[in-house]
Amino acid sequence: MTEAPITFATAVPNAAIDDSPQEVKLAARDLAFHYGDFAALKDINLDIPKNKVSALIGPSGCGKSTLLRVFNRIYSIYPGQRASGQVLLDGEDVLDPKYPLNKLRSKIGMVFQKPVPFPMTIQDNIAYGIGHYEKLSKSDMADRVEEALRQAALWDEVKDKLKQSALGLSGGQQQRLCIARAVALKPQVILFDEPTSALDPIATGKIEQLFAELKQQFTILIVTHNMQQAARCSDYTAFMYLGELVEHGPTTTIFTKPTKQQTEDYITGRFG
Ligand SMILES: Nc1ncnc2c1ncn2[C@@H]1O[C@H](COP(=O)(O)OP(=O)(O)OP(=O)(O)O)[C@@H](O)[C@H]1O
Repeated sequence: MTEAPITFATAVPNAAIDDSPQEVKLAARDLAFHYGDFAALKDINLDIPKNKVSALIGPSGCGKSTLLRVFNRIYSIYPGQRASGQVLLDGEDVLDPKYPLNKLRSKIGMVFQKPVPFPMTIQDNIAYGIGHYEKLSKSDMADRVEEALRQAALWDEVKDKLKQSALGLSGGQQQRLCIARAVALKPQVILFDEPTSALDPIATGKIEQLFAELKQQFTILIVTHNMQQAARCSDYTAFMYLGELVEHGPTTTIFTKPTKQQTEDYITGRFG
């Protein structure tokens, strides 16, 4: 389905303009990234505010997913991929090889485009990850599973079938299960890579509603190719083009008064 281009008049973000200084949770400093010889990210400097929803937008291939993958260092398992510069989480550089990967995984969670539940029960999908980090009694684990499913707005739909396979859930439910799996580990930041692009509009709406609640507890960063989604759900928007960060600011400003011509061209559908 082709989305109608967004216009200044139709951009109605969920937040009023808030230019007040925000506490920075995650930041990129002079960040560059290479796939072999190809420079996919160039000199990125970006502050992600705490307990807000930030959206990364830009045309296909501009580096949105790459930036997300650098934020949690997933790339480091692939030879030939390398980052330079810093990614600061509460001021600590998570790209420093001395920063432990398991600490990073516990602080920054990720939800992918395609929901991939483990081939096990709904309950075990959530308990499995928790078990890697904490030893909980059976009843504490049951409480944690329930809490996570409630946070992902899935509890009411699955409370009577926790012991059934997660593979029997619908696509939208599977994605909320993956969100429950991420929140169950109590991370501080959750990265979402096009989390609704495989879902129908109703399932998409449920996940979009979740962001407003999840940000009370987590810092949220979403990659989306859907500008309406960025306008609806995010407090801050960053526009990327050809591996560079062109403009970043409150979503209302980016969609109504962008300062760069490239941003304006993109959000009005003139390219991309
Ligand atoms: N594994 C890889 N090896 C080489 N180049 C890659 C690899 N992954 C991505 N790229 C290139 O890096 C650039 C950025 O890709 P990336 O997937 O981050 O873009 P994107 O903005 O998320 O795009 P889309 O919206 O289409 O998902 C593109 O030019 C892409 O071809």
